[in-house]
Amino acid sequence: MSKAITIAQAQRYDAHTINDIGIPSMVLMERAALATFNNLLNDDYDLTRVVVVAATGNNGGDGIAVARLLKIRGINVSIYLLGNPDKASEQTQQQLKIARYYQIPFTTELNDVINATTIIDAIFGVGLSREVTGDFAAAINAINATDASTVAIDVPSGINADTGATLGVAVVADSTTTMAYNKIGLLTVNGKHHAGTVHIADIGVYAQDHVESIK
Ligand SMILES: NC(=O)C1=CN([C@@H]2O[C@H](COP(=O)(O)OP(=O)(O)OC[C@H]3O[C@@H](n4cnc5c(N)ncnc54)[C@H](O)[C@@H]3O)[C@@H](O)[C@H]2O)[C@H](O)CC1
Ligand SMILES: [K+]
Repeated sequence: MSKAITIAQAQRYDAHTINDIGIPSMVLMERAALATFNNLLNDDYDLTRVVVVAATGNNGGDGIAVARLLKIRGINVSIYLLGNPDKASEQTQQQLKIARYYQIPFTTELNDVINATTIIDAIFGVGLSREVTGDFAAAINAINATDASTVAIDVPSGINADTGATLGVAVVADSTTTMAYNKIGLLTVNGKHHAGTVHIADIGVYAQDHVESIK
């Protein structure tokens, strides 16, 4: 059984890697996006019409970077953005700038989400801090109502990564690419149900500054 960590540990390891070791957050974000992208290709999803549903935190930034990687491969991808882009994190603002350079279409039509063949859930990761409501809840309900495949980034949105509890409403994903280590909440019955197959991505963030030897 591989190591599983808490939200606080994930945030501490991220901050240590960025602030003490000096690996820029954008490098970690790019590695997170590449890992998600590679799992998408390896897991053989129908990429005929891909929609990335993103909010404006770094989970959203991961998703917008995945959209760019798909676009460069000539895959039909659009972004359904939740929240106010002016309030986006610094990294996500940067990813939005890059996405605009590659002329990735942004849609505001929930129907585009419903008609996708594969949906990337980049709404909330370990930063989820309260009940999901409003447009966020409507998007998650639309995601769960489709027969599209759903791939979650880091944590299926709406799930508390410590307890596995559903905060109002949560994405039911076919698979989840979670960063660095599994999360203890994804080992619970409800967490497992929402996460689907969990892929753990090595993005250069380690508990003891190195990759523990694979036993
Ligand atoms: N930190 C790093 O170097 C890396 C992080 N990765 C990814 O980043 C997310 C964590 O990002 P963060 O910005 O802390 O939060 P989220 O994107 O998970 O949450 C978004 C944002 O939304 C607000 N919020 C919280 N709960 C709600 C709610 N119920 N309704 C509306 N809005 C809500 C809150 O302001 C949050 O900040 C992590 O999961 C990874 O995906 C990289 O993968 C690696 C490097
Ligand atoms: K997510």
